[in-house]
Amino acid sequence: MAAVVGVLALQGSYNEHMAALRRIGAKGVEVRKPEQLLGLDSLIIPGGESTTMAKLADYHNLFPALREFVSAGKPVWGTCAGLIFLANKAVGQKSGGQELVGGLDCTVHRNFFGSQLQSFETELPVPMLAEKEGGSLTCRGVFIRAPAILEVGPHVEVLADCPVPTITSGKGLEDEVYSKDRVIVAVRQGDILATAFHPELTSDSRWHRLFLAMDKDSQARSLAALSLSVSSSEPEIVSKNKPLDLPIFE
Ligand SMILES: NC(=O)CC[C@H](N)C(=O)O
Repeated sequence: MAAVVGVLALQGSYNEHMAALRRIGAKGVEVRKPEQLLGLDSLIIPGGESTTMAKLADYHNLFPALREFVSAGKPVWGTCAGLIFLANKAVGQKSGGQELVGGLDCTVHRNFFGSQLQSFETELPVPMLAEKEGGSLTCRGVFIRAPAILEVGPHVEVLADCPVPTITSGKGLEDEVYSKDRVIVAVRQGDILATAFHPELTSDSRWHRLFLAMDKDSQARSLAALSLSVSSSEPEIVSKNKPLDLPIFE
């Protein structure tokens, strides 16, 4: 039986996450209303524009259900704006701030790497991803007006960091923030995964596979807690040669 993953579909790159899930034989379900979270075991919060996404989430009364989902310990992966959503604290916000879902013990800077024009791609060393999912020791990091994580709590595992580009480095606003050489761009805290970049825009499926493995582990734990036997069904892996259904960077 294929895994079913919820994808918050208010705004941003949710179609790309749905396509990335299809490429590895998992089923994505678009989530726009609180009741659509019921019965789901895991959720991806995509990148986009976090203020707009927060306004839409508020309009649909999604915040309480999203917080409940996270605090129930169900696997949640935030990419870019999704990472901002999951952070306990965000800086660099528009005046008045914005509502966050929270749960991830970190401070995130919303537009750390600058404006849309300072978007960039880089090869990121990701030893944990290579260890768990095989393949290259690096992954392609697509950073689009990207946030960065400035501080993490003691239970947060840092999965990737990245040098601060010189264009950002030393740039005024919050001196102690920009004086760092490197910033954190991928973390895991228990069943929460967060990346400041966009794996769904690349052909590297390892982040989505890692998230599915988290989902599977969490379901196995729930079943074990209920003293039920766990089925060994694996999600069907679709051939790598399958034509891609949305444009991505190869
Ligand atoms: N690509 C992205 O998701 C960018 C997020 C953006 N920095 C924000 O504040 O929402």
